[in-house]
Amino acid sequence: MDGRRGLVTLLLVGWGYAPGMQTLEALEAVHRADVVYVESYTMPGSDWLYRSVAEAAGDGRVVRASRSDLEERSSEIVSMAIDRVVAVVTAGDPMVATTHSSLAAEALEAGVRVRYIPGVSGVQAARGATMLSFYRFGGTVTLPGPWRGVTPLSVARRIYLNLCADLHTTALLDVDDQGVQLDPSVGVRLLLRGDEEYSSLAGAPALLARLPAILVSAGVGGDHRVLYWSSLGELARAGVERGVYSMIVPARLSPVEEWLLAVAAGEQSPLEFDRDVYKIVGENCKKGVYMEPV
Ligand SMILES: C[S@@+](CC[C@H](N)C(=O)[O-])C[C@H]1O[C@@H](n2cnc3c(N)ncnc32)[C@H](O)[C@@H]1O
Repeated sequence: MDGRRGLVTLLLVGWGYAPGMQTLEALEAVHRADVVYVESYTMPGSDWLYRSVAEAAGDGRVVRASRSDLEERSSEIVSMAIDRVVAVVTAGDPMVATTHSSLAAEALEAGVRVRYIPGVSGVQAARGATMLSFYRFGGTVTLPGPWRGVTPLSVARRIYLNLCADLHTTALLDVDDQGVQLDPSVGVRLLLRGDEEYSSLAGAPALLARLPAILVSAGVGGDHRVLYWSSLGELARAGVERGVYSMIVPARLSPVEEWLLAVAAGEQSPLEFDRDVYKIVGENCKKGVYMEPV
């Protein structure tokens, strides 16, 4: 084996989801690297990122990287890491809801050592801000934007499957090529269309519009925004203030969760919602309605 192999390094660095959330490890990685790529395309509203990294690096080693730099031309970055320390910096955590594991796989295959430096994840902070039980989150989905030209049948099914396991669903919201996040109400309207199509194929009534919905935007200094609607149908019709959101479709909430969620949302009373819908979904789960992929 080449003597340098195993020493050369690709660093996948998490820069946190907001300024001020950088770990000492992340700062040290950026100082140590010969070249620093900064990608903003996986995180909406991350215009601050490039400047923050450039200020920390303090010289001209910082380069902006587009999606095609990291996905289509990834071999150029991997080749560079054969004789230099290359850092790829991401807002939030680089391994949460990104495609950077494929860059890591390509580097490992080329004999380049990969180091993962975790960052403060916006997705995890969003879940935390709702105060719902960490153990009750099931598979995560992304609500696609209309620009993808797809109707999200599999997202609807995943929400039902999570409900069958009595688990909450975290739905991330798509980001377009300009780094703009999908409007939550538009995403939910498309989801409900996906539910109509999916449910008719599964031979069951479409029920997602009756489930409650929580929108959450994790902020800084404990200033998180938690908003809830008694139904996804209502959220589809609502206008939502700008922000970077994730959506949570809760399974049946425990009394403690109902109370904590109300506190997190700054509301006087717990979320009102249609409790019967959980019963109907539960009966469908027992009949195996959601088992067949469509
Ligand atoms: C493609 S994912 C990348 C996540 C990132 N790697 C991380 O660790 O947070 C981007 C999505 O995560 C969610 N997200 C990121 N930051 C958030 C925040 N501060 N509050 C709520 N949701 C957030 C949003 O749904 C956003 O569209």
